[in-house]
Amino acid sequence: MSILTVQGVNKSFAGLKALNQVNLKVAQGQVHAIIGPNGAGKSTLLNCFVGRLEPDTGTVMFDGQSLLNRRPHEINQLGVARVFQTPEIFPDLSLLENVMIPAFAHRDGAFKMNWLPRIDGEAEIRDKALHMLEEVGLADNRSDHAGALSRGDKRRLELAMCLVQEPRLLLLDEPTAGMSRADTNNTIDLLKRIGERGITKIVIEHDMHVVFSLAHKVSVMAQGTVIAEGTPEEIRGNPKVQEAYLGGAHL
Ligand SMILES: Nc1ncnc2c1ncn2[C@@H]1O[C@H](COP(=O)(O)OP(=O)(O)OP(=O)(O)O)[C@@H](O)[C@H]1O
Repeated sequence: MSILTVQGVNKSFAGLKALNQVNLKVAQGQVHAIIGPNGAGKSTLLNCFVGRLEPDTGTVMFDGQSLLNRRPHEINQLGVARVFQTPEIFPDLSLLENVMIPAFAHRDGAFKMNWLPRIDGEAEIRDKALHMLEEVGLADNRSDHAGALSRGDKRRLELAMCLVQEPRLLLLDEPTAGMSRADTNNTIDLLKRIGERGITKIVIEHDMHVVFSLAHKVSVMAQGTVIAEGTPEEIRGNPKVQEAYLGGAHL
C-alpha cells in the first residue's frame, strides 16, 4: 500500500520546467530513494510535499489527504517531517531544549520562543526528548550548546528533533552530505534502526553507498522527470540511468 502518491506534478520557474509530469508512489514502511544529477528537480519535488512550494498542476496525496494548499506546520501535524540539507537547529540552546521545542509544538500545535522559560517544568516532554537523544546517541551531551556540535552530530540532533514529533513519513534531504565516511556509516546504522519503527522514509542522496545500503526502491530523476524506477539492483544496471549520470561515474 502506498502512503504517498504523486500524480502529474508540474512546476516551472520563469519558463524553466523544474518538474515535468512527475508520478511517484511511495510504499508504507519502505525507504524510497530519489536520485539524479544536479538540477534534476529532486529538492523542488520534496518542497512540494512540505508546503514550501505549490505545484502548478498535479496532486500529492498522503494517506488519503492532499498535501497541497496547506501551510508547512499543518503538513507537519499530518505526520510529515523533514530533515534539511543544512540542519535547522537552535545553536544557542542546549541539545535537550532543541528536542523539547518540537515535542511541545507536536503536542500543542505551536511553540513560541517566549514559552522557553516554562519548558523546564514539563517532565513528560523532557523525558520524551531525553529518550530521543538516547536513541541518536547524544544523551550524554544533553546540556551542551547545539551550536558547538560537529556537523554529523548536528544532523543526529535534527533527526531527534524530527522523530520526537512521531512522523509517519520522514523526508531526508542528503542526510550524509559533507560527513566523513565514519559519520556516514553511523548515520546509515541509525536510519536502519529507525526503520524498525516502520516510519516511511524518502531519501534524496548523491552518495550511492548510502542509497544502496538503505533503499528498498529507487526513483531516478533527470531534467524534471522520473526516468527510471526499481530496486537498487535494477537501477544499477539500467542503461538510461547510466546515461543520465554521464557514463555512470556515480554508480
Ligand atoms: N526557487 C527557484 N527559482 C528558480 N529556479 C529554481 C528554483 N528552485 C530550483 N530551481 C531550478 O529548478 C531546477 C531543479 O532544481 P532542484 O534544486 O530541484 O534540483 P536537484 O535535483 O535538487 O539538484 P541538486 O542535486 O543540485 O540539489 C534547477 O534548474 C534549479 O536551478
